[in-house]
Amino acid sequence: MAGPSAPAVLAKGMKHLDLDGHDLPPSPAPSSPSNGRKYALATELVYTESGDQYNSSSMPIYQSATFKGGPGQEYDYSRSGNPTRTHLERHMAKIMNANRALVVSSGMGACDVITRILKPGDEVVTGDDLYGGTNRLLTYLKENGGINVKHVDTTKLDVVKAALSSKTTMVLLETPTNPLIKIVDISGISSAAHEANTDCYVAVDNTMMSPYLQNPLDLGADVTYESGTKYLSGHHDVMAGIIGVNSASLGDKFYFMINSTGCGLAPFDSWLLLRGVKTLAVRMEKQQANAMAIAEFLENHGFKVRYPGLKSHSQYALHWSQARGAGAVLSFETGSINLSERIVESTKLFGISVSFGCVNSLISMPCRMSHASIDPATRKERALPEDIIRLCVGIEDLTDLVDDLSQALVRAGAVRLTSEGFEALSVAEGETGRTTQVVDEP
Ligand SMILES: Cc1ncc(COP(=O)(O)O)c(C=O)c1O
Ligand SMILES: N[C@@H](CCSC[C@H](N)C(=O)O)C(=O)O
Repeated sequence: MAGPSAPAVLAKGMKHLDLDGHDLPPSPAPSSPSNGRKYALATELVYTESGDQYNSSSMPIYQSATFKGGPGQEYDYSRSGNPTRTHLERHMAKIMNANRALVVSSGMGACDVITRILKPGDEVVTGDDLYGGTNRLLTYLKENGGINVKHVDTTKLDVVKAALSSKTTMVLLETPTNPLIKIVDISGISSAAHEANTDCYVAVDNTMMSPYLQNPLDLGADVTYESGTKYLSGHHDVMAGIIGVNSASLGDKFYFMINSTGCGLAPFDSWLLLRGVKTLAVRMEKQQANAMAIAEFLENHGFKVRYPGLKSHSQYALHWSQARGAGAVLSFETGSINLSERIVESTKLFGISVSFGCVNSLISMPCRMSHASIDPATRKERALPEDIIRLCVGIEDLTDLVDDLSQALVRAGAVRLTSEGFEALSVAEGETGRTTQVVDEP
């Protein structure tokens, strides 16, 4: 009798290996091969199977508003559902560790869908450092929708606990926050919120991390959402928003809103997002390696830098207990609005632009740009430094980026030349470690 074939022998010895590849699951099914080992995220991101009749390698764009046929068919009208969008949603559910994902026309569209389940009299507890657009929508709901919105310091669990009550129907968090890069304890706050009200939904805006670095649903949140305009697509060529949930009833509620209001992502944009997300791992790895080097460069030259990759970040341990990386957004202060303006205007590779998560490096002054919709009095009340500069680091060559930033700091007059190179003016003036004291020149 012939002995076992070589592959059979191998298979016996290495049960964890899917030697013939037949166990590969179709994306978007949960991709745990039968050998029990789940694929790493970098693999999951790239692996999809369109199920297309011609075996197309890339999911086709079903650029069609309507689908012929009678009642009972899977698709009838693209507002209600479209095969390209469905494929993206199922792929994203896998990536987000969610039972269901829904994709809409922008990150704010996602936030709108989520907050539409609130009713007059409901209470929302949220942070005091939030993306300007989120703050704007919550302010609208407070002023026009009868929703009681409480902004508290979500970095302090006891402060959040004190704000929670049986009337709290939603807790809306960002971590790291935009633009102050504060870290929020997703697990601690989720437990406290559910204890205060078992029906309370904890929603986490995961835009600053992406599912590659953080999975809020695994940490106890009920909803994770993010702007697909940022890291997920990565090229600033599409607007998108994505929502992930584990609860089927919550997923149905959100789907109802999306179908009712018509904010589902269009077929071509769904295709663009699907294409972009495949390179998320390589982009993010390169972007955050560059960001880390730039954060160290600025800190070593005496600037007060906010970045969770730096050990000097006061919530470094908390961040790394819930995330797998630091992302590519950092902010720093100069002590002067005029100085910050001159720096921002003096870079070339760091383009002046809102947004982040793009392959290109960007520079901005949040108080003038992304967070300008928060009125100056509120910005002051929430200690948002007017001089703060936000950097979103891309995939360019690191030396080129450091050179670009160095020449901008020198040209702007933000540094003093020393025998070893240069140091921030604030260091020269003995102001290290200060919380921003904005000095406005006349
Ligand atoms: C943290 C955060 N959440 C949500 C959004 C909204 O996303 P979008 O611009 O795709 O509507 C943005 C930026 O716009 C953001 O920075
Ligand atoms: N004019 C826009 C500003 C978009 S900011 C985009 C992004 N979230 C960021 O933080 O840079 C608006 O008013 O919403």
